[in-house]
Amino acid sequence: MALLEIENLVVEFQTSTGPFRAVDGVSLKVDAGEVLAIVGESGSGKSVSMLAAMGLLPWTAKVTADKMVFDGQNLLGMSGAKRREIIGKDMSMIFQEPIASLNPCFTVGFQIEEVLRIHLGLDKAARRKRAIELFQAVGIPDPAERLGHFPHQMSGGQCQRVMIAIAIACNPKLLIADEPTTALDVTIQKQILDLLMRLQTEHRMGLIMITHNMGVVAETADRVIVQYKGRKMEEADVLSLFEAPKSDYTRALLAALPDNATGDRLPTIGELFNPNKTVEGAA
Ligand SMILES: Nc1ncnc2c1ncn2[C@@H]1O[C@H](COP(=O)(O)OP(=O)(O)OP(=O)(O)O)[C@@H](O)[C@H]1O
Repeated sequence: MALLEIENLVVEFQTSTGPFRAVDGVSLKVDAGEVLAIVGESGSGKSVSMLAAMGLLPWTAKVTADKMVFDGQNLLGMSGAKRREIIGKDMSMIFQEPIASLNPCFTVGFQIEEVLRIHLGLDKAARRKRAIELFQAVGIPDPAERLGHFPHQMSGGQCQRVMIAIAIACNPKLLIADEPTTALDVTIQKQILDLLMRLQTEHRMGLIMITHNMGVVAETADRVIVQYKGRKMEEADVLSLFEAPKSDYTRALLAALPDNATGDRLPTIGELFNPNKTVEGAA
């Protein structure tokens, strides 16, 4: 049984100009211990699909699906209270902007200890001990002292480590990482990716890696879903995707990688992919 299984997910936003379909019939599965990458350019509905699974979209979003099951539990029609027991505990998410994702009014120690209090019911001493262990696990130096810092006192990379510590605090079965390195500088990006992959292996977590970066896909994923304008263009294991991409859009994404540049400048995806042409391999 898959850890997360979604069939025919549709997300429509009510906007001032009428309904806007951000996700259009996406299906996916991820197993325990598996790394699934969802790749596609900005606006392709990667984040919205996963926010729908987490139940974190605003009221303006209408979410429908034929199936949305996590760890044997039907997420469709589940009460808010039941969902909040799962979210942040068994299924958690790391967001693109680490500093903006933390609450500026509370110390990072308070924020991680709240998760431990709410989901695991740990007492004060146990929370503190576990928070220190978690900061150590994600490579934050002087963890006991750092717990007393506010987000603005830490760098972007440190804040992302705090977000990761919060996300893994309850040993989730599934971690969704939404462009976890986008806001960080290049040297820190590699460290954060290595950290995520180490934690994923150690805890045998299912991991959904949302990214627009094919390099990240190649380094991390077992399986890949390529999304474009809210639709799934292709799904394949990582080797097949790079060696024999089936859809024109995937070929365009790969051809736009710096390593594949043949002239003075990189071609844009818009130059390489004509959405009006029939797309092979679409699901
Ligand atoms: N609350 C909202 N109301 C209306 N439209 C929205 C809302 N949230 C997202 N969208 C739209 O849904 C589409 C998909 O957005 P989404 O954030 O999932 O893209 P993405 O593929 O994750 O891209 P990025 O990498 O830039 O985050 C976009 O066109 C976005 O503008």
